[in-house]
Amino acid sequence: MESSLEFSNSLGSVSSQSRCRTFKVLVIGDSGVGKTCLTHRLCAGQFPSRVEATIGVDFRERPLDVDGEILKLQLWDTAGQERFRKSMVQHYYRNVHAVLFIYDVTYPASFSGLVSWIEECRQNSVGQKIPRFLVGNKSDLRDPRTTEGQVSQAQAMSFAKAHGMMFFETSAKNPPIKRVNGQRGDGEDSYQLDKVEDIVIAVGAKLKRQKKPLAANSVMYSGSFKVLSKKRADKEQWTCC
Ligand SMILES: Nc1nc2c(ncn2[C@@H]2O[C@H](COP(=O)(O)OP(=O)(O)OP(=O)(O)O)[C@@H](O)[C@H]2O)c(=O)[nH]1
Repeated sequence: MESSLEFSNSLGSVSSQSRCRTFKVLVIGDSGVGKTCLTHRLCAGQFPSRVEATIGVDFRERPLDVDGEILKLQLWDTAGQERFRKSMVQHYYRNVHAVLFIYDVTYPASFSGLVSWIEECRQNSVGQKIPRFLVGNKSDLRDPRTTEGQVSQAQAMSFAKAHGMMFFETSAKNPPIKRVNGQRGDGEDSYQLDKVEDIVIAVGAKLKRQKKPLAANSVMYSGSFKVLSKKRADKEQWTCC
């Protein structure tokens, strides 16, 4: 048996109506950059009222309709603090389908710290073929009067380009809103779209093109998550949604 860890999580139960592809999306970055808040926003559409430092990993799930196919994004919100990661690290990286690298736009050290997260990926065999996304969080805290003590978008864009990442800047707390022209059923000629949603859509679009169906040794159960032995997991390639 390769491993048989069981973690608790806060997800609701998974109904067994239909089967869909599940993708493991790892969320990494320094402690305090907002990984937990962002994954909350991505999955529940809300900024959590209270958060504590993540210990080990938390799981959140986001179903997504991409061109008529329902994909399930399984977001692994990992601890940024070294002392809360320790022996778990190899499990984070196993069978990852996409990685979100998060930094705080008002804390340049968290941007500089990205190189060590990239290195950790490399050490855990997460190659360039795995889609990577760079997300600058806490844009609501940007001070428009100065550039000091902040990570500029130009800087981040050039970093993203150099590392083959797609770049987003947003706020888990007050996400910027963009106006989209178009017709809705209710007759409005324009509507507002949460920019955080763009991240989910971009991840989903990238993953839908992947041939490999899902994380080979991870299966979501009601209220718990198991890292199974490779042998058993190969038989369980599809989950229900
Ligand atoms: N203003 C603002 N505050 C945020 C935002 N996102 C997170 N925060 C705050 O930043 C702090 C840290 O957020 P977390 O989501 O716990 O950070 P984390 O990266 O998960 O931290 P670890 O679990 O230690 O790795 C909390 O006080 C949040 O309320 C944001 O977009 N804007």
